[in-house]
Amino acid sequence: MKTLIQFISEKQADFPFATGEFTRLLNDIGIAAKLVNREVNKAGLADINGYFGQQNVQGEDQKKLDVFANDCFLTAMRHGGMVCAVASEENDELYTYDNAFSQKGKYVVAMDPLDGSSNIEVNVPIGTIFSIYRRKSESGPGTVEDLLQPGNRQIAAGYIIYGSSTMLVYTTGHGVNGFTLDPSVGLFLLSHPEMTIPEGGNIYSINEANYIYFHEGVKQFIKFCQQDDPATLRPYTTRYIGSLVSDFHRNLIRGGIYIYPGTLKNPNGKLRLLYECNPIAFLAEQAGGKASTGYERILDIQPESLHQRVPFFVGTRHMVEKAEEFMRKNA
Ligand SMILES: O=P(O)(O)OC[C@H]1O[C@](O)(COP(=O)(O)O)[C@@H](O)[C@@H]1O
Ligand SMILES: [Mg+2]
Ligand SMILES: [Mg+2]
Repeated sequence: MKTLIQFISEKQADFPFATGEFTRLLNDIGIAAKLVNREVNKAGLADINGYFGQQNVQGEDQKKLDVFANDCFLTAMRHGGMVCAVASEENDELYTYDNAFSQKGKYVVAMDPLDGSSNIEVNVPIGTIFSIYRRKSESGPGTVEDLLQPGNRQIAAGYIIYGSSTMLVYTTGHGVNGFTLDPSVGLFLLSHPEMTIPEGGNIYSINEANYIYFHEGVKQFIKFCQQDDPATLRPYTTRYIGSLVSDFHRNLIRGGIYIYPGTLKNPNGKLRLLYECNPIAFLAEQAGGKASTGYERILDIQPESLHQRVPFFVGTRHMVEKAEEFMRKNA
């Protein structure tokens, strides 16, 4: 089986001006993922469950594992020297490196170090999400402008899922590939080449507890999913894990749609454009699926701030298009 680094080195041929720096960056991300994986696996034993005692810019109480994961990725990318700035869910401001080595780095990263934090203590799969861009600024510490690029400028995106097995799934705009961590050798091995979202999906994934605040278009799409019509695999079934990475990963393999809509209470929904929606949208499109706000393509949105939220509809193409149809009809 091919290792992650063997695979990337091989794919480097796809990029005429490749210098190996991107390979090193993905390797740095892989190293941090293994460290986080080790803590996640023994979460019940190590003093890593529970709250850290601080709030992040979103007003969420940070979990110890949120902070641990954040430190792991920031440190691994510092040592690698390929990255000059990071936008992280766990840092209010842009994180820049003060060492000259990193300031020469030509990449910037947006990341959700620990996704699905509400599931940490209950042993439900959680993840890490990352999105990589080339910097726009010349040199020195990276800038906010370097991060506020539309998602269609991403050069790579991916996630790590810490579940029954630990996987790293990523794209560089040449399809989607998945690697499973073999703990006995500590290597990510190519286990899911050229992943595509099945067209015949029949899963819808949304937190229906918010139903009364849903937009009429969302309510009508849910009704559509629940109608009896075997010819179109309906009624669909519903699954909601409450970790974006896990809900998306399931739909990537089985087919389906995940929705975190804007509501009457939160018109922009909950999920963050830079380090949740853009990377997952890039993967979805590269796997033959679709991602939108219900109206607009996620990857074409011009970001305005590091932690901005957007409504998110992602998954099997025809299911997202059907949901968009209901949104437009009820706009
Ligand atoms: O509990 P809710 O409102 O359904 O929200 C669940 C969503 O929130 C998230 O946990 C937000 O991500 P974080 O855990 O990284 O803050 C998503 O993973 C998940 O899909
Ligand atoms: Mg998240
Ligand atoms: Mg998070």
